[in-house]
Amino acid sequence: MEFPFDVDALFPERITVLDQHLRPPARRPGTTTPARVDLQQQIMTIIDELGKASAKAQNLSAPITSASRMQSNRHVVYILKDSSARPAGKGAIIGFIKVGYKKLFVLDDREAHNEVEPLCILDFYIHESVQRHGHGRELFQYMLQKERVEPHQLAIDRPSQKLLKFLNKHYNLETTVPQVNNFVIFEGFFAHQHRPPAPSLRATRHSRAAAVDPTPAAPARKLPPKRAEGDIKPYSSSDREFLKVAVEPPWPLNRAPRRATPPAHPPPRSSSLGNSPERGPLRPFVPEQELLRSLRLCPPHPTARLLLAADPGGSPAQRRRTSSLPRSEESRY
Ligand SMILES: CC(=O)SCCNC(=O)CCNC(=O)[C@H](O)C(C)(C)COP(=O)(O)OP(=O)(O)OC[C@H]1O[C@@H](n2cnc3c(N)ncnc32)[C@H](O)[C@@H]1OP(=O)(O)O
Repeated sequence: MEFPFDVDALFPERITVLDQHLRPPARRPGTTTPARVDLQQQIMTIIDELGKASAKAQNLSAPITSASRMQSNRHVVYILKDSSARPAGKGAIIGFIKVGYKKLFVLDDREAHNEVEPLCILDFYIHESVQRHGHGRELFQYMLQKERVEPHQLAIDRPSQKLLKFLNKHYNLETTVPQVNNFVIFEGFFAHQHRPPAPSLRATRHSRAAAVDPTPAAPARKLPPKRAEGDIKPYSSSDREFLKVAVEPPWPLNRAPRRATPPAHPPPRSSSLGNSPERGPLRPFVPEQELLRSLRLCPPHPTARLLLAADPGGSPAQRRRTSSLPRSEESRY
């Protein structure tokens, strides 16, 4: 990925680490130093372009990585440059990985809820022209060392199939612990965790939720002391949440009823990867017909009653206004 400015001079090291301040790294001695504000503008351009390319590669409707999102979050981005390719002496960018700590509520293999704050893989992209050349591994490995985490301690925000294969190949991560949110965690995540006593068979989901373990080993960060259950929001926000058009209620209101038999057309899923959520179209959480039925059951407001009396079917224009997205986009959510 090339830019109209000197990427090689901007990023002296092969891998550059940037936080929310997007501070330009110190330049090599002897290189001319443009105004700091210009350098930061160049960094912002690189992050914006990488974010757009990553979104395109993942078929997302909007980038989840941008300079402005970096500035408003405590995320860290690792950028890999290719100094060997110096078209017109300017260097090129190969890709990036974005990570950040997030407070999550994750289920362990006994379906008990755990409040944890693991390092999460939020976005990861290697330019199409050099994928499968080992650059992803180089970047990932560097990030693991810098962040001092083991691969099984990570939570991954809606991994793509390519990323799942990557994790399987390079880090032997295969068996996932099923979750109700968009994050994927792997076997071993809870490995050194202090386990609460097994809940009795009669324990309800409600009482199991109270068995939040305050001292998980996976997160590198210390968690606050155990809170009363009422203080805990039982959902975990993904960085990709803003891509949804519908406002989904928090867990457990968004849970689909458990099926005794598999649905007629289960979503495509790799059998070796368990039941973890998969990147793919986010589906509406209430079937349209069900929503319409429940709306019909609501007693109409007096003004609405007047309008309904005047136009019982509602005008086509009104009906159209309920959906402003093109069909293709609409079907992804
Ligand atoms: C939380 C998230 O960020 S999810 C989004 C992840 N990003 C994407 O899906 C964007 C598109 N893909 C990419 O940018 C890259 O393929 C990455 C970042 C997933 C991996 O980077 P790469 O430099 O290609 O990885 P690297 O060369 O180190 O490892 C290659 C391995 O990754 C996996 N992989 C990479 N590309 C593919 C692919 N097209 N199909 C299947 N597996 C793939 C395979 O396991 C591959 O090994 P193989 O070639 O022996 O089959």
